[in-house]
Amino acid sequence: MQELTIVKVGGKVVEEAENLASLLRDFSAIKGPKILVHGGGRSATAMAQRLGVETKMVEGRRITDAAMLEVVTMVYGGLVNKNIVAGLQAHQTNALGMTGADMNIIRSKRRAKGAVDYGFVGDIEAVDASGLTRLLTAGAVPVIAPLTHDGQGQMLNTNADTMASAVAAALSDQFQVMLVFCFELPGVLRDINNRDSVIDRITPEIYQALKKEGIVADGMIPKLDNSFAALEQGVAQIRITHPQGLAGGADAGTMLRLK
Ligand SMILES: Nc1ncnc2c1ncn2[C@@H]1O[C@H](COP(=O)(O)OP(=O)(O)O)[C@@H](O)[C@H]1O
Ligand SMILES: CC(=O)N[C@@H](CCC(=O)OP(=O)(O)O)C(=O)O
Repeated sequence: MQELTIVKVGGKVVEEAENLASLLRDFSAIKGPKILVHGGGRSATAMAQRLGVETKMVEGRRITDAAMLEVVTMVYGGLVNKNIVAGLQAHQTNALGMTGADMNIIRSKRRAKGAVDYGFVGDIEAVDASGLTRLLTAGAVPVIAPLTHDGQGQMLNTNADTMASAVAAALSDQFQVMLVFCFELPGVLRDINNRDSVIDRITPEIYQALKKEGIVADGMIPKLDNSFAALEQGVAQIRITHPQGLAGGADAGTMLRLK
C-alpha cells in the first residue's frame, strides 16, 4: 500500500512566522502524497476582537453564532488557508487550498442543541475519500481549512484535529496513512513545564493513567481521543510533535499505539 502523510498544524504554529516558515519547509520536504489540515483558532479570536465579536469557548470548542461564523469563514477559509498555500507554492509544493465544502470533501451535521448550544458547529458525517484520492493522484497537495458544510448551503465550523483524524481514517482503505499532529511543544510532556519530558509512546491504557493523574489535560484530551479513534479505524501511525519534529525522523515526539 502506498504511504500517505497527513499533517495537522495548530493555531499557535500557523500564527508565528518563524514556526510557520519551518513547518512549510519541512512539510514541503516530505516525499509522496500528502495533505495538510490547519487550525487557526487564535487568529480567529484575534480577528473577532478587531471586529468587536465576542469569543466564547466551551471545552475547547468555539461557540459559533452567525457573526462568529462570518469571522471563521473569512479567517480559516481565506487568510490562514491562502497564506499557507502561497507559502507552500514558494517551496514548489503544488498546494490546493480548500474547505470541506469544496468538492463536497467533508460533509457534516449541525450539532444538536444540548446543555450547550454551539451554534454553527458541524460534526462530521462523511469524508469523500475518492475525491481526495483523485486530487492526490493529479499531484495536488490539499490544504484543508477547519470548515465543513451540511450539503444544504450552510457552512459549519469544525475542529481541525477532528477533521484531520476523520480524513486520515477515511483514506486508510487506500493508503498506509501516517498522521502527524504538529503543535507548539515537542510532544506529549510528562511535565508541561519541561520540554525535555516528552513521553515516547502512549497506548490507551497509558493514556487513561495520564488523564487520571492530570498529566494530560485541556486540548490534549480531545487530540488523544480523536487519535485513538483514528487508529482503531485503520490509520497506520500517529505522532504528536512540534514542526521541527517533521524533519526529525519517524521517532520525534510522542508515538501513539493501540498496544
Ligand atoms: N501533557 C501535555 N503535554 C503537552 N501539551 C499538553 C499536555 N496537557 C495539556 N496540554 C495542552 O494541550 C495543548 C494542545 O492542544 P490544542 O490547544 O488543542 O492544540 P492545537 O494548537 O494543536 O490546536 C497545549 O497547548 C497544552 O497546553
Ligand atoms: C468548533 C471549533 O472549535 N472549531 C475550531 C476550529 C479551529 C481549530 O481547530 O484550530 P486549532 O487547531 O488552532 O485549535 C475553532 O474555531 O477554534
